[in-house]
Amino acid sequence: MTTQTVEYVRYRIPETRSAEFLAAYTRAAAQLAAAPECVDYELARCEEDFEHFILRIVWTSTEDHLKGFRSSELFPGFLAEIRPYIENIDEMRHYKPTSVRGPGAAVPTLYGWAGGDEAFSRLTSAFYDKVVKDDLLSPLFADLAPEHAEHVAHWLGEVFGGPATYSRTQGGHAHMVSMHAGKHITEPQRRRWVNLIQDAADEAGLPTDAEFRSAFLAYVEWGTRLAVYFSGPDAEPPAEQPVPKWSWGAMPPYQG
Ligand code: HEM
Repeated sequence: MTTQTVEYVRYRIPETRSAEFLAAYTRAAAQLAAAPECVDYELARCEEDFEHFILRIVWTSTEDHLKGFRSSELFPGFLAEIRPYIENIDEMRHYKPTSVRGPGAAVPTLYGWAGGDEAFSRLTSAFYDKVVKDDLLSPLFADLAPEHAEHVAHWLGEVFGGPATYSRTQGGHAHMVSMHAGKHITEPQRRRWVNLIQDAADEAGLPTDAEFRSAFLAYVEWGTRLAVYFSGPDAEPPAEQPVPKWSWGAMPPYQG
């Protein structure tokens, strides 16, 4: 379970003081932005009742907030800004996030953007057609099972936000990673894998927009580097972890 904690501070600020309150918090936010104990923060104002504000701060842990930030050299500057409003606080407490959390559907998944199961099947089928003819990769895949391409399509679909077909039918992250054990994948082989899957993405008609392709490639870089590590002699056995979920990263989908 995460050690992160969410602090909520609820304020009731008379309308006449709201402008100076917001200005004070704008200055105080500089101390939060500089604090290594602070993950992120947001001050929201109630739409139905303008006098209500809620400050939400995610801290790396409650202890980091109380013992770290409050003893740090940033705290006096923060406190000086917000001290005039302490008497307006209705609630100030830490909350532990539960497992009930997740994204909504406002932003499409990479899986959906790519075209779903059919797109990933086209991708891996084009990819392994190339792999078996490739001078560097074909020796690794000499005993390629006919269902391999489909399994990798299910894996990729799940990583990019589609149904959990790989986990349900094959196993979780540890199972997938263990398929690379002892293969001694070299850096030139990894690079070739990266190049061929991009060629296959073109051939299979996956979207070519900058946002999709940069997120796709980010996962491919990450995944292939893990495959190299877990195929090598120094690999620790993989821990049982959930299948990674890849999202858009810094650039959300362009919906013009
Ligand atoms: C993002 C990167 C990668 C992904 C998502 C991936 C995915 C997978 C999956 C899902 C399997 C298991 C298939 C099954 O359950 O039947 C597998 C096996 C395998 N992968 Fe990867 N892989 C990646 C990188 C690599 C790289 C870089 C290489 C080599 C250059 C490689 C070589 C292999 C081999 C040789 C197997 C075993 C095939 C067999 O004998 O059935 N993989 N991979």
